[in-house]
Amino acid sequence: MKHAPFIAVEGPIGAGKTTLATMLAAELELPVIKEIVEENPFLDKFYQNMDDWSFQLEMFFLCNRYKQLEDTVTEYIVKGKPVISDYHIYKNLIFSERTLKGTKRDKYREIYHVLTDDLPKPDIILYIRADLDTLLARIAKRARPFEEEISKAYLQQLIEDYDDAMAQLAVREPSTTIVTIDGNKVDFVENQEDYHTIAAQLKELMK
Ligand SMILES: Nc1ncnc2c1ncn2[C@@H]1O[C@H](COP(=O)(O)OP(=O)(O)O)[C@@H](O)[C@H]1O
Ligand SMILES: Nc1nc2c(ncn2[C@H]2C[C@H](O)[C@@H](COP(=O)(O)O)O2)c(=O)[nH]1
Repeated sequence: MKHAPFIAVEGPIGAGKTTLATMLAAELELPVIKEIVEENPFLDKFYQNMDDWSFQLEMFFLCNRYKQLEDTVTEYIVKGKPVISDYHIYKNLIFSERTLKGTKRDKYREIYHVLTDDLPKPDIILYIRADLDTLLARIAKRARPFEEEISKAYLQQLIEDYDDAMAQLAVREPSTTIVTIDGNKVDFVENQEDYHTIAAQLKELMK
């Protein structure tokens, strides 16, 4: 790779993004950017009533991620330093296209593009796919009270939305390398060999 890579770990809720990004950052001595979850004042309300709270929630995520991405650019990317993030800013659109409707969706889409179109996109995406049962088990393991409200239908829809989004990104951003990890079979937490295979693949891509 000609320049220091900007790496993102992606996948639906509970796939293991933060876990994998943290493990890789520790091993490769990379700064890690993690999304703001616990401090989000709208998540709890959103899971109780999606129609009422989706716009506030999506805007909160967008503003936070925009700020983090701006900081990532100035602190790392323009200085030629590699960095790993536990999300891709495109995640905003994956969720908002599902949770928003009508004019709010149109307005949000426009704001998203105004804010993000000129910002750097990741060079490498590690995309963790996992099926509904795996995600439900991991969400339960994480035990965030507000996530008890997540419906199976919503989660299943997000799994499909993620697959579609990654396929679209592969076409629209051909300079981005997408590595798909089968999160049902590959267990980078319990199985050292699985983890080392992913780490070795990433090191190779970073050369
Ligand atoms: N491969 C795995 N095997 C077992 N548990 C996992 C695995 N990946 C993640 N976990 C656990 O599942 C939960 C969700 O992982 P997390 O990294 O927070 O997911 P995400 O950031 O994608 O939402 C955490 O409790 C984490 O320890
Ligand atoms: N509606 C949205 N929800 C989002 C978004 N980003 C994250 N989330 C939710 C999903 C989880 O409950 C929690 C943490 O996300 P992880 O993917 O790290 O598990 O926040 C979003 O953009 N819109």
